[in-house]
This record gives sequence, structure tokens and C-alpha cells, in this order.
Amino acid sequence: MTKTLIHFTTKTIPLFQWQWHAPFFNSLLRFSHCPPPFLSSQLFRPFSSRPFSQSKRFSSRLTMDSSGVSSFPKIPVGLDNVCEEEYASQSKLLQEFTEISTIDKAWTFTSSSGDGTQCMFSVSQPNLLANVRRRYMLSSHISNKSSDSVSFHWAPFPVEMSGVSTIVPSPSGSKLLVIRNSENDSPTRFEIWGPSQVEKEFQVPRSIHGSVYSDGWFEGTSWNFDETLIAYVAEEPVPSKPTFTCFGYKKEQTADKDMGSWKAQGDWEEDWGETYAGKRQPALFVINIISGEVQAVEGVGKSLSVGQVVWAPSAENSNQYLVFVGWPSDSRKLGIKYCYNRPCALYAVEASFSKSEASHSGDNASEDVSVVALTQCISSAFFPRFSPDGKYLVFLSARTAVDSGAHWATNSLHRIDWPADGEPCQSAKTVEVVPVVMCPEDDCFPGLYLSKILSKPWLSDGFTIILSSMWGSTEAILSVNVLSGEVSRISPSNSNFVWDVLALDGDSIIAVSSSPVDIPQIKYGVLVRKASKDATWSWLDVASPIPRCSEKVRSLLSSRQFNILKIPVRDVSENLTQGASKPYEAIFISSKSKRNDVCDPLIVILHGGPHSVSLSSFSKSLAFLSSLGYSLLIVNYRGSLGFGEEALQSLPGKVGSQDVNDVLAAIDYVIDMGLADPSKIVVTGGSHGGFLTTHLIGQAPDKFAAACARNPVCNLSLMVGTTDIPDWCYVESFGTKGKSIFTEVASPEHLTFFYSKSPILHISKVKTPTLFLLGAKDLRVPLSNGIQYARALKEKGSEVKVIVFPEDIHGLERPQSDFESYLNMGVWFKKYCS
Ligand SMILES: CC(=O)N[C@@H](C)C(=O)N[C@@H](C)C(=O)O
Repeated sequence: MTKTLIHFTTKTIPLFQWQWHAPFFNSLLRFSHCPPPFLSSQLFRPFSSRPFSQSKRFSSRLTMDSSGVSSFPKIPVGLDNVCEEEYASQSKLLQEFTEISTIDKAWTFTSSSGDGTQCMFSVSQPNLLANVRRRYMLSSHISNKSSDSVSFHWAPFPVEMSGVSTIVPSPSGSKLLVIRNSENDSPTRFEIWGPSQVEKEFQVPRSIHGSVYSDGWFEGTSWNFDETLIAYVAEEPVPSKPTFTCFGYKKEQTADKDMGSWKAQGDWEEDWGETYAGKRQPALFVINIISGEVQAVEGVGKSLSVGQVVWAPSAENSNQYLVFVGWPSDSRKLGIKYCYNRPCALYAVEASFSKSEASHSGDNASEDVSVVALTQCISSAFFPRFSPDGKYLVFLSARTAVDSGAHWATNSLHRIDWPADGEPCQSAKTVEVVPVVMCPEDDCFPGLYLSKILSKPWLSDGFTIILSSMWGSTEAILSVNVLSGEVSRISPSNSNFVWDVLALDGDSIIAVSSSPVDIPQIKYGVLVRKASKDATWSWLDVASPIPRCSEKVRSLLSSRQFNILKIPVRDVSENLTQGASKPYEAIFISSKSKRNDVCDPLIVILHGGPHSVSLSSFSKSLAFLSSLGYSLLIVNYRGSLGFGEEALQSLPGKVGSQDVNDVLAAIDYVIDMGLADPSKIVVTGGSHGGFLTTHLIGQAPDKFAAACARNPVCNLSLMVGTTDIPDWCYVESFGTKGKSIFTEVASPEHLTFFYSKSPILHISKVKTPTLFLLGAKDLRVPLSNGIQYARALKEKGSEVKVIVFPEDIHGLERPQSDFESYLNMGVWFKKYCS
């Protein structure tokens, strides 16, 4: 992979830079038998926690002693020989953290011999050399289940699933659908696996549809009940484009790429923005696995982007229906990634197909196939799930996000009682099962905050679903009675860990639990007492080969601890809602032992969104930073998910002030508690977290020894004209009013207002050395935002380093980019603060 690395050296202290490149430091370390006395104690600290300031003194002395010969060693651009040492030692450690695998999903199958359950775990691990995530499956047989023990018998080795986009077991568990999207123009492959081999394989050419969606959002793949048909969501086929030959425009269009012709671009088609660049509109298809015939579902038309399709239960002699989510797509498509505020509704459509050649209905939706809108009364409906007996259709809503314009907000859960005759009806009553919580009582249920629901979330009673939902800075497993609306926290209520449900095994739960200092552990939840009012769950530890970590990582983690702090709101005013006046939280990770009463340097970590949350789950990158000898303060400022709707809605209109002050108050809180040294604080965050980082170094210029910003929002007046979510700039700057005044052409007054809310307003005060990590293909906060700010810092002589990842988007999640980001961050912070 190629990368662009721009190191802006400072123009005010050139001597310092030159001293830094002193040529002898490396050789001295290599040839001397004992380290110089002032380095020795530092060198024996783990992972080169030798402060750079000392190294600099040392190297400058050597430079003066040298007889003026300044032969620069051959070190890579952007490094000097001091930080090269640091690079080497930190990269070794980071590699050990990077290798830890992640459990992504699990499926259970009743064993045909009736002696337990088979469980398949989907696990992934970065492959740094290939710069991809390696995905594999590991199976386990679950037996001897009781309330105090369970046995998992693991297959000896996992099996790699290369090139697999989607895996979906059939309802009976006797078949497995494996979909392989191709990366070029070749067909998409559908494989139907039986217990021992591939039973069928179909190739669907690009003329029928493009890649099958496997994005976790539009994605939906559903088997019908007799396991003959599979409904799914795929990119509609590429329309024909004008063709030219050496004689000019060719009237008869062909699909083939023949040699003597070329295709024009045709009209630009809007996509769904960040992470969807170049992706074609999602459309519904059904494959018949007996005949291999693929049919586009008729009647939907191009005015809806569709996703999350499921088969509706069918009554005897009734038609078969599909239920899906539709997002209006005949007007401007604003970015959808992380944006639950896009209106959407549930629809039902009869699964009838033209019997002729498969084709997508496109604009010519068949007149006689009607689409039934099921959720007209509510501005948002998604994640449809039918109960096993087909009586209830349950779905999630983000109506508070849609109605307020905040990109993510508190969810509500709803139910439709599905007609017994199987015929969907427009006027079906929608019941609110779990309402939005405005202001939770202390330590009580804060409302639902979900980014996924299992495809089969039901307990055997047919009316209880199991979910995991953010709860303050943690995530908890909940059971929800969809008839009474009763919500129970069933993961341990005294746990500060994150609990995430992976799959159900009958009435038991396979879950994963982790903390910032504990790698994920598989847990088995057993329902001990069934009485719905006070059902009790017992959580058993499961010995498992995944994930594994090295002895070094294990020992480093065992020396760390974490707490969730409650930070009181400073300056509570009468204008604040009750929910916005309550304490917010920060996760504090530190060493278990304090050396000579000295505080470790502190890294302040800020999530983006702003309506997102940092959870107390295990994070390899944060564990790495913590293991370098830092305390971490991860602030869930007001506006974060998981604390009730009033606290969340207190932020829009006050970004750059309320959130900045919350972070400053959290820092003062740990300083006052004696947990941090005010002279050793650095700050980092991405996106809106980068907005906070750059605001903080401008508004509190003496507070931070160094900063690192990933794809930061630095100038809203520049972002509004270039991002895929200009409406976000309006809502976060103006508050909910921004939703109605949003226009594609920001007025001069609006631009001035955006500027006044932006970190760039404070740039003249900045003194903090700042590292920028930028994705060149970011559509959310385009590169120009970070580059403009970094150039402006450079112009005024501040210390700046910029790394641009040419192939990365907003998340910088490709394995090499993620690795390089955290390595540079570790080295940068060590250089300025240790
Ligand atoms: C809604 C959204 O994408 N906002 C961005 C400015 C942002 O902060 N994104 C978050 C989710 C991130 O961490 O990238």
C-alpha cells in the first residue's frame, strides 16, 4: 500500500529539529555495553517508555561533540533516529494487540442426534500484510446444560472463509447459504451447503444484479419457510450507457465489452454517501434454489431504496409476502452511515414475479403488484422481526432522530399484530412496546439504543425478545416482553462490563462480555427461574480458544484497572432539562499501582458523532495506548447515547461549547481526585471527537502537551459544502431548528455562524503539537477540513505532522491504516508527553 506522509517541520525552531536528527544516537545504543546512567532506569521500563525529552538532551550533546560531520542516517521520511527506536519498540507491542481476534457473530443448530447444540462462531483477525481482515469459522458442540454448568467442545481448528460476503442458515438448520460477491465484473455466487458438501451453486450475472448487500444496514437475506426461496437485497444492475465506436454513437446497445467501442459515463446517480460511494441502489430479488431462477421483486420501483427484507408468515392459501424497509430515494440522498435520522418505513409486497426473463422492475413497476405501507403513523421503522408463530411483527424506530434531526437518538420498540389471514393491511394498529426514555431515574433503564437485533431474538414463550442495548457507558443484555412492554436487564446489573448477545440456544443465551482491561469472554446465560416478573439468569463462564492473547498482553492488562466515573454538570442552569442536568460519565483506565505517588500521563479520548458513545468494552488500540504507561480518560459528554433523550438532545445547537466544557470538567475532576498531573495531558478523537480535540487545543491552549485528530471537523463552513451530511452541520450548529432551515446553498450569514462554531475560530491560540490522521476518500468529513487546519497551524509555526491514507474513507479501519494510526499516535504522545 502506498501512503502519503507529509511532515510539516516547524519554522520557528529549526535548530531543535536539526539536533533531533543527530546521527550518533543509534550507533551509541548499539555499541555501548552499558547505557548512560541517566538513561538506564528508563531503558528498563517496559516498551521504551524513555521520555523523548531526555533523549533529545542526550542527542544534542552528542551533536555538539561531533566534529560537525552531519551525515544523516537513512531513516524513513517522517521519522528521526530517536523516534525510529520508539517506532520499533511500540510497533512490536502494537502487533501483539492487533493479532487478538474478534468474535463477530454466532449461529446455533439443534444437533440431529438430539444430544445438544452445534454452534458456529464467526471470528475475524486483521491480516496486516494483506491489509484485509481474515474471517474464519470455529465450531463448538454445546452439551450438559444445567443452571450451574455447561460444556463446550471445540473443533480443533477454525476454517478460513475467504471471499465470503454473507452466511445464512436455513430455518431448519439443514442448509447453509453462502454468498460470494466478486470484486470485478464477474457474477455473484450463491452456494447452498448441506452437512457435508456443496449441494447447489448458482452464478448470477451482473446483468441481473450487482453485489449482494452485506453492510449490516440495507443487508437482508431471508429463507422462506419451506426453504425453496431466498429473498435478498442486491445492487440493481448497471443501466445501459451510450456506446461509441470509431463511427461515432452506436444505436444498438450491447451489454458486452467489445473491442472496438467504449462506453460513456452517462448521468451521475446519487448514492448514500460515506461507505456507499459508487454503490448502486439496493433492490429486492428472490432466488429459487430448486431451479436457480433469480427474479427481481416487482412493484417497488426506484422511488424506494430497500433493505432488511424478511418473509412474512403465510396462511394456508394466502399469497406469500415480503416485508422490507424502504427509504425514500427519489429526492436528495443524504449520507446514511451512522445516520438513523433518515426517514424509513416498513412495507409489504407480494412475492410475485414475472415468469419471463429475470429483470429488475425499475421505474416500470408492474401495475398489478401493490406495495402496502405498514407503518405510516411513524417516521422511522426498521429491523422487522416476526415472532416464530407469526402472530407479531416487532420493529425498532428512531423517530426521535428523524423528528429532531439528530443523527442518532433514543429508540423505541413497536409491535404490529399480524393479520391471521396473512394479508398485510395498511391500517394495522401499531403498538408502542418500549417508549423513548426522556430522563431515566438514577441507574435505571435509560431507553433503547441498538445498532442490531438478532435475526432470531425470541425465547420459546413466543413473546420475549433478547437484545443488547447501550446503557450509560456499558452495554447490557435485556429481555423485552413484547406484549406487556416489561424490560428487564438480564446481564448482571452490578457489572461495568459490556455484554453483547451473539445467539440464542433455545431459552439460553450465548453472549460475549469484555471490559477495557479484559479481553472478550464467551458467557452462557441460563434462565433459572422462568416466572416473568422475576426471571433470574445465571451466567456461566465458557472456556474457549477465542480470542487469545500473548502472555505479554495478558500481563500488561492484568496491571491495569478501570472505573466508570460520574462527572457532575458544571454550571447547571434553569434552561437545562432535568436529564441534561444529571451527571454524565467517563471511563478511567489506569495502572493498578501508582509509582512513587507520581501520576501516569493522561490521554483524553473523545468519541465522534456526537451522538455515539464510548463503551467499556475491550478495545485493542486503547489497551495498547494504556499499556504504553498512560492513564486514559474516555469522556461520554452530554449528547452521548445511553443516557436518556433529554441529555442527548441538550447538545445540538451547543456544539463547541457544552461538549468542550464537559470534557474540561471531566479533566478537572480527575486532576482534583489526584488521578492526573495537569502538566501531562494529551488529547485525541476522530470526526466530532476531532472537532472537540481541535476546539480544546484552541480554547484551552495551555492544557495539552500534544494532540492527535482523526478526520476532524475543523471548519463547519467548509464542511457544509463538501460533506455527504450537510444537514448535520445545520442541526448540530443551530439545534433542531437547523433541520428546517437546512438548504444546499448556505447563506453568507449561515456560513459566518458555522465558522463561529468551529475550531478554526480559535486557531491563533493553538500551541499544542498536533498529529493529523486523514483519509483521502472520506466523504463524511472530507480531507480538506483537516488539511486546511493543519496548513493554518503550520503557517503560524506550530508543530504539525500529517499522515494521509490515500485509499481510506472516514473510519481509517483498513488494517494497515489502523495500525499506522495508533503507532504514530503512540510515538507522537511519547515524544511530547511521557
Ligand atoms: C454523523 C456523523 O458521521 N458525524 C461525524 C461528524 C462523526 O463524528 N462521525 C463519527 C461517528 C465517527 O466516529 O466517525
